[in-house]
Amino acid sequence: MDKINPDWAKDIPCRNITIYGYCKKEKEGCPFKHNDNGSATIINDSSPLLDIAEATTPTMASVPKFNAKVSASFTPMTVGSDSLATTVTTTSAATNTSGSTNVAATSANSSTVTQVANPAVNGSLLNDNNNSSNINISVPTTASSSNYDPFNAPIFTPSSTSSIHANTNAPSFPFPTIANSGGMSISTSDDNNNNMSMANNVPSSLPPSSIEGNNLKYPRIYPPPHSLLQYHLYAPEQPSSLKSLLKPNERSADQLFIPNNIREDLTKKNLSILQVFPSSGKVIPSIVQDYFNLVPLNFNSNDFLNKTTLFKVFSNYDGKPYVLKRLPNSDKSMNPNKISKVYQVWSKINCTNLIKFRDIFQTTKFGDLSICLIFDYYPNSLSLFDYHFVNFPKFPVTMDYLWIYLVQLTNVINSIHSQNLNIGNTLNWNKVLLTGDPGRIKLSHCNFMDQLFNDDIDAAVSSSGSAMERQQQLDYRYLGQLLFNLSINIDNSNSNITPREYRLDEITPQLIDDMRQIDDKFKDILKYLISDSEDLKKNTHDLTSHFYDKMFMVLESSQTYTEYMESVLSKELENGRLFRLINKLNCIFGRIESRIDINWSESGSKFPIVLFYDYVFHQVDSNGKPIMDLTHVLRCLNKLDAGIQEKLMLVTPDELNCIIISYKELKDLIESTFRSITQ
Ligand SMILES: Nc1ncnc2c1ncn2[C@@H]1O[C@H](COP(=O)(O)OP(=O)(O)OP(=O)(O)O)[C@@H](O)[C@H]1O
Repeated sequence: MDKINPDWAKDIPCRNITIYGYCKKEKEGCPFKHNDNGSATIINDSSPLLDIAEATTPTMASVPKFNAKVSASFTPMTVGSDSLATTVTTTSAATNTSGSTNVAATSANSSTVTQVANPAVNGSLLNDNNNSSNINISVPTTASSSNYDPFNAPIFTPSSTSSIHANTNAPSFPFPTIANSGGMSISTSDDNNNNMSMANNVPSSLPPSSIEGNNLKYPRIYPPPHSLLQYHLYAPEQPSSLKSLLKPNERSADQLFIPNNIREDLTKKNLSILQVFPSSGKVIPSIVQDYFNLVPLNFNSNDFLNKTTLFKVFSNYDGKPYVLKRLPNSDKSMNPNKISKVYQVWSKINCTNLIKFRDIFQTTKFGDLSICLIFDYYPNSLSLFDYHFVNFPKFPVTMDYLWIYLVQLTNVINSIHSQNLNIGNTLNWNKVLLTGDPGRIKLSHCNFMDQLFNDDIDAAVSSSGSAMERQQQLDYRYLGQLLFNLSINIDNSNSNITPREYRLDEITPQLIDDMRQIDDKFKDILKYLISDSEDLKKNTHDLTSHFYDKMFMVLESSQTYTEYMESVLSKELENGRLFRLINKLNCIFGRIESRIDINWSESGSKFPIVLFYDYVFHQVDSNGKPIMDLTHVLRCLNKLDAGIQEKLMLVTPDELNCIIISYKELKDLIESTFRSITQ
């Protein structure tokens, strides 16, 4: 110590502080600088940081030594707690000549800042560490907490969804207190205390929760918005003015792939399928029978657990998503035979316009004895009511929609009646779901309840004669009511007026005649459906005779749509294959070990791969300007994958050597190289 010149040392941060956070010799006269007061220090070349050994030998200061412990490249940064952002720049003579290392960080406490400050980097070490290029490490200067919080990190928060985060006082997710939940309890220490909401399923204005006072914070969206796919990041379609500039042989990227709207729609559906609810398992069980990952679909009710609830679930049996409909508080004395009878009868019906019923069981997982019904899941499907009158953008009801719905619902009635069953009052605009284009609908639910809670289930499901017939006749009237309600509210689907739902007994032939927005033929059908005359026995044969010509229209539109989708599908057909091929190429190309492998040199056997890679991806024009030609890439890769005999000439960049090789030979070469590295 006595060798140290105090004048020289007083400006140099003490190494003990850097390494241990304190200096035990500070009070005993350690001459180095101790009082940084937490502020970051900007140190330049003139104040090299030395290790103890060097510090004791001032003459060695001119020979700075690289020390991994204090090097910016090796030292993990601790982001300062509340101080303002300060920049620490590290530059050394060596880095000035062969590159530079810049670390921009938020202010850290003195111990962390000083240890990253100014590592003296020896030129030879720099090369040894492959640090000859520029390295910039920047930590967002706005971060003020040592724990990175992805939910609040502005860099990841898309502006379109930031409002979800913005209101920290927004009411949290309204689950009720569960007094009678049979052992279930809501813990205030739920693992997620970030404001989140279910992306697709929760209406924007939720009623205030009765348990808000308990500071319960349920996730309001999952996955969190910053991890949602940002659809706007995809290239929009080119404007037609630019498209017209294309030469006849040229295509824009959007012409080669699936149209944006279909891709976006399918991606959103996938997102809904994969959505999970980060439940602690206390309110919503994590596993129910063979089903797991329960995500509530309709939880805009305060009395969530005492009402019929719908969940999206995954089956442990086949891994597919399903909908679990829970009927709470079922009768403990309910005969299991009754449940299995309902299943046997209803699961037999296969109709494209009826959501398939898959399973039924009883469970106590919700704290009561619930009956659970399992149906196929159709992501992002909306009820007709929501589709035409609630959701934005609203799709106005048109005559085409009315005809297409009539045809499809007649199909459901036909399938169900042919099994000697009836639908019941679930044939309404809330239970008919629109699952896709063009106007594809499915009835989500039939009157299972009546049969489950009916004492004489056998009689109910197999009643022949008048009882079932009456019920079936009523189904036609429910169909008439549904179509009447849609027709009479045609104008409301263009405005903000809440549509009025008419009861069966309110619908009169006069009201039907008064509607100006629908054609006469449709009015006749409505009158036929609504009529409750004892003499008129309705059946599907009779009904369809009123609109058989419209069935051709539906068939036409459905076939046209199928053909269009097939053509879209064929555009994407090669993607998987090409992706695998590009993966293979990238796995073998550019590996570090190949740089010293003689086989990859100009005279080596693998050299054609290097040239082919450049030929496919790194084309340049006669002036050396890079050319991006996607069709060239696709054509070459397709030929390579097919392994055709066509030959191509691969030229070295200096144009002194060329190789003539066929795609077949290239394919074999790539295959064997890939196999050799995967073995
Ligand atoms: N099989 C399904 N696939 C996808 N989504 C569905 C399915 N069934 C229902 N949904 C969605 O859930 C919403 C609510 O459905 P539904 O009206 O049947 O439930 P509910 O409100 O519990 O009914 P209720 O209490 O009247 O029996 C529907 O509008 C639809 O968006």
